[in-house]
Amino acid sequence: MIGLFTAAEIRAAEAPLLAALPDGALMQRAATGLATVCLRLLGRAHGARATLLVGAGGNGGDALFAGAHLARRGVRVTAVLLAPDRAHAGGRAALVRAGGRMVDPSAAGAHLNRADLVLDGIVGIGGSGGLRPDAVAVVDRAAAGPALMVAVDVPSGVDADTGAVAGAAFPATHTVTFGAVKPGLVVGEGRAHAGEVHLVGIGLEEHLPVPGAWQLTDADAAGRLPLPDAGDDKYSQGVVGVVAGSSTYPGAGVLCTGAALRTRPGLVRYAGTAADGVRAAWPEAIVTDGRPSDAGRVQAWVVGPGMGTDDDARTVLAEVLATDLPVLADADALTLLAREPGLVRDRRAPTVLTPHDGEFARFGAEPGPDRIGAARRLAADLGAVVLLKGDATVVAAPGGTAFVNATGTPWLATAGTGDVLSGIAGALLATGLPAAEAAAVAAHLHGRAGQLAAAGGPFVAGDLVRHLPATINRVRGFRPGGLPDSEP
Ligand SMILES: NC(=O)C1=CN([C@@H]2O[C@H](COP(=O)(O)OP(=O)(O)OC[C@H]3O[C@@H](n4cnc5c(N)ncnc54)[C@H](OP(=O)(O)O)[C@@H]3O)[C@@H](O)[C@H]2O)[C@@H](O)CC1
Ligand SMILES: Nc1ncnc2c1ncn2[C@@H]1O[C@H](COP(=O)(O)OP(=O)(O)O)[C@@H](O)[C@H]1O
Ligand SMILES: [K+]
Repeated sequence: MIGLFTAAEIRAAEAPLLAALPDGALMQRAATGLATVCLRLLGRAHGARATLLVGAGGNGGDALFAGAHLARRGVRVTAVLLAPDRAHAGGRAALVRAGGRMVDPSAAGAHLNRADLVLDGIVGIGGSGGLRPDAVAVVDRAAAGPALMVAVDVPSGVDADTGAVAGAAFPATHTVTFGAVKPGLVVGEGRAHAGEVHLVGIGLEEHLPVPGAWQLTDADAAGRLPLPDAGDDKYSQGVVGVVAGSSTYPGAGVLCTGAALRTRPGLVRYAGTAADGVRAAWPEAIVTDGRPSDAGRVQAWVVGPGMGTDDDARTVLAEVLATDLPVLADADALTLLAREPGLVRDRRAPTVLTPHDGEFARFGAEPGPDRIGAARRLAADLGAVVLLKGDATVVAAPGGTAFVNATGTPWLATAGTGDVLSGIAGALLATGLPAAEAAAVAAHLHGRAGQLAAAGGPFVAGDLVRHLPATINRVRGFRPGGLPDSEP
């Protein structure tokens, strides 16, 4: 798993190193790593032009020392000093020694127009708020030019802890971050501003605490998807119950049931008024048009997508929540629960709620720019896992542990993909995974399935279901190949 660390955690981890190492050693490590990534991105040194945007703090120091490395390799480097008197003295001297130049912001335009690479060293983890007006002017000019936009540590103007952008921020194509990945690079508006994130180690690892937030890798997801073995039968893989869709709108039931089957094809039971549609689409499912209690035994329930919000729906929801089984509540179930949150608070078994922003707001407040914080607050309030959907879906457990999803594609913004996510997560809950992990792995698989489906062009939610088996294979690292011979 990739830990996500706040600015305060990074600073605390840096402190013993700063005390133990010679002056400036940590910054040299950062600058050397930064220059190495820049050279790789540029693909050449001689003849290339780099413009550094340099603020008054350590972030500007990193940019200046990295600029000196680049200049020594033959790159034509110009530093735009936003606060000429306060820019890092050692960094300035190093750049001049290496043959780089320094200019005022008033002279930045011509350099930015011709730059192959712009390095944003305006502000890093020491910043607060959006960019200041003098910085906005040079950043706008840089963004209008043709250069690769590389942020140092954090895109200036992005809150490193939350990803919030109050006003303007540097729109990076790449961010080279030091010591550890910060949450603000992978969630909220910060995610889009950071572009591709490159982590440069500076020796902090052993000083970092256990993080409060994580990103899963394919290997992490694969490790939570056990293969069936010789001792398994259709019941032992985890039986999931689905209450979704309605006679008028069977689609949600069909998608949710299909996603559960395609994720963990042991046994899926369906109960609800979309029974005919589900039966026709998925003969493998065991279907009843009765109540959840008529469906037979399950190990987890998914309830809500497309089931309506009338009295019958409320009764069915209450029946499912009254069980001592894990329950995933989505869509219409969330609308009902926002009116009656006690139905969740009173549960002892795990509950996972999967709101998009509109559904989240029904519980009292919009998510706002700090999406991890918002998900954590609702999770703590309701005593449930909250999966807040978005381009970077966030999962928060009631105790505060959070996951930020690293996979996905904007092509997922199409009707019904949320129903698919619910089915995947329900199937994983039924295997006995802890609820927050089941939700995080589901978001990971859902995003990967979206990426795989999008490789073939625009897709709809049903295509996502069809891509799930290949997605799971890829996440596990299996590639198509020949079957072994049956002869020894
Ligand atoms: N410690 C180390 O040895 C290591 C540190 N490292 C590097 O140092 C960085 C931290 O350095 P830091 O603490 O000096 O803070 P930093 O991010 O440069 O910001 C302070 C400056 O920003 C300004 N400013 C603030 N808000 C602003 C805004 N909205 N818009 C515009 N400007 C704004 C603020 O202005 P002031 O308020 O003083 O006027 C001040 O000038 C870290 O991210 C990493 O890159 C690495 O090399 C590893 C070793
Ligand atoms: N811009 C985006 N980038 C990546 N994923 C997205 C984006 N927009 C939506 N998604 C994902 O698509 C799914 C949409 O779910 P939801 O809003 O519940 O749709 P529906 O109710 O139609 O099924 C969520 O998993 C969400 O994270
Ligand atoms: K920066």
